Amino acid sequence: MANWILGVIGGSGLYEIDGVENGRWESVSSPWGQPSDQVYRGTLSGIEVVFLPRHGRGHSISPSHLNYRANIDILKRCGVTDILSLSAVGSLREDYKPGDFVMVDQFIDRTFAREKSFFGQGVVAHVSMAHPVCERLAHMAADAADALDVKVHRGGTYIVMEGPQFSSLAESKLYRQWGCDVIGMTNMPEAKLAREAEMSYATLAMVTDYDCWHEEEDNVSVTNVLEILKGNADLARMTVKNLIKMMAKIEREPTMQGIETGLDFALITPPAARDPEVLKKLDAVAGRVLK
Ligand SMILES: CSC[C@H]1O[C@H](OP(=O)(O)O)[C@H](O)[C@@H]1O
Ligand SMILES: Nc1ncnc2[nH]cnc12
Repeated sequence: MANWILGVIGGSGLYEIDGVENGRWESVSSPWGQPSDQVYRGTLSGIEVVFLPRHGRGHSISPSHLNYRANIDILKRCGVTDILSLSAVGSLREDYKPGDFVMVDQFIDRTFAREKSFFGQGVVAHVSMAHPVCERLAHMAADAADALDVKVHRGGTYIVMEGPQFSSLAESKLYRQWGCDVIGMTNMPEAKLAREAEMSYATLAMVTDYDCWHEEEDNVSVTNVLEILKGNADLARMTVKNLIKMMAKIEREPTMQGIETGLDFALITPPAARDPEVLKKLDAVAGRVLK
């Protein structure tokens, strides 16, 4: 069996995946607190897959209240090597249309009310976020989606807002001026934490609306987001299946980006000064370098 373990974080409208062999919901506990839900684990085409519904199966956790650290920590504990985030986004440009997919390659983090790092007091580390997405995983996922009847845009900057309210018109226009392509509320600090935990991360963003800047289109609402997602959720699930088929054909090698060894250059607190209680919590995400 090829040595990838794919983690899938299902966003709005995506609370389950199908076709998984020996699929079962399992509780995984984390020293970082309560994750969003149990994980659904099993195999697809011989590859292990671990699915986590980001907002919980009943969509009861808002973007600001998600325990991003616990979510990433449990995926690491499950041995996940690569995380594919499936996310609904608003489009900030005319040619990224509702129904289209975007393989995000950059993020702007405008969130302010979330725990963003595993490395706070007691053990400090600074990882590089210059290229926040795993290029290999993003290419593979884009190829997997390309095989389907959906327009796939390769590349896009995703601005992450705090929410839960949608943007004002002035904000939406500002983000367009900044060169942002899509907007959502969840991918940060998720991508930062995946990088700290030395796991590949990529986002398949599903455009559901034109936010509120477009003069001829309705302003975003949950109703129109869900309407588009109803049509797209199956395409997202098929993308996952195609991606897994690709993974099944090749052995996973370490990334050229050095994601699996990112902490080698990041820790600044010397061993003698490290807080033993924090070290215990870091057993999964940083055990490789803190042993
Ligand atoms: C239901 S619309 C707003 C909601 O959808 C997106 O979530 P996700 O990335 O989990 O699909 C967006 O970020 C908001 O949380
Ligand atoms: N316009 C929008 N703003 C923020 N998050 C979203 N998720 C889907 N559409 C969105």
